Amino acid sequence: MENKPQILQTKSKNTPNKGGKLSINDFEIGRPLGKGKFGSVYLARTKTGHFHCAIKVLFKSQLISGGVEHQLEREIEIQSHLQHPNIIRLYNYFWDAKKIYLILEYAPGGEMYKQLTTQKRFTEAMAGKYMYEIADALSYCHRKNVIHRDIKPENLLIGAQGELKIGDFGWSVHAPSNKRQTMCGTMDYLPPEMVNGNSHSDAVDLWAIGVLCYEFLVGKPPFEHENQADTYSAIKAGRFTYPDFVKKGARDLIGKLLVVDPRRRCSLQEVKDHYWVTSMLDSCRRAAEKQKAERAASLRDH
Ligand SMILES: Nc1ncnc2c1ncn2[C@@H]1O[C@H](COP(=O)(O)OP(=O)(O)OP(=O)(O)O)[C@@H](O)[C@H]1O
Repeated sequence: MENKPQILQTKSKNTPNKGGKLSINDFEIGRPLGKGKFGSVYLARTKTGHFHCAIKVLFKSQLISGGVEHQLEREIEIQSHLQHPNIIRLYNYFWDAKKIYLILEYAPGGEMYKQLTTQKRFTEAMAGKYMYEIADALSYCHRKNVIHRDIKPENLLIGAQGELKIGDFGWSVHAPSNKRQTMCGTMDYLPPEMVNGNSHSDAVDLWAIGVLCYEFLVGKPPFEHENQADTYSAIKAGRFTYPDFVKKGARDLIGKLLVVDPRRRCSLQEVKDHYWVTSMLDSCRRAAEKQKAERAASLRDH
């Protein structure tokens, strides 16, 4: 891990408690960043090197009473082995008698969900760029046989350059057999095969990013209904409509992801190569270059 202080290095055998080297005393704790079900997250920096990170503090008693110790163990095991620009790094972890501390990459842009709520919906250019980033991150995960299974705006953060970061691996699994039958995830993002209780594969993440793309552009998910039964039947039939303002290119991509038969969904590589995604990515890049040039010009003029 270039540029990062020794203290944040993730060893392949990550057992900091045994070495007794890392503790909360190695960090200066800053403002709270947010609160989850099982603890809180704080901005922090290392005392040596002043490296910024986020510390998630989880209470063992709450994890045990919530019955999620194994889920956390799996989340740590999976996330500590993932290194991708669109996935929050888990640098290290340690614990004391009462608490578990996760040392995470800090995402200065905060929660994707909040951004979406504030802006109501994203521009086509932003949505297309985010689609490229999430497809790239998920194809990295799938190559490592990790299925995320819970992609939704609440589990995404925004990095320093405005890039999407997957921030939560609570429901992810290693998929050596490529088929699992657990029912998990949020209802609006559940694929038909999980609603039907069938086995599922990494194609569940393809369905989820189809739902995500729709929500980015429209401001609400495609299968949202007053009651659960209507949502389920719409998901099973793959039945949804678009508001008029959703353009052809985006409809084409969403239509290739929200396909009831998981084997017929387009691949993550096809998402990255899709004509709408590449043209939106281009327009984001051009806008960023223009902004950079304007900033440079205004500095020159002063
Ligand atoms: N790496 C990070 N960088 C910046 N902010 C973060 C980071 N991780 C978490 N946060 C903030 O802290 C909040 C709480 O995070 P946490 O992961 O504990 O809970 P959650 O996933 O939002 O909720 P739950 O516990 O219900 O799953 C997040 O909503 C986010 O605002």
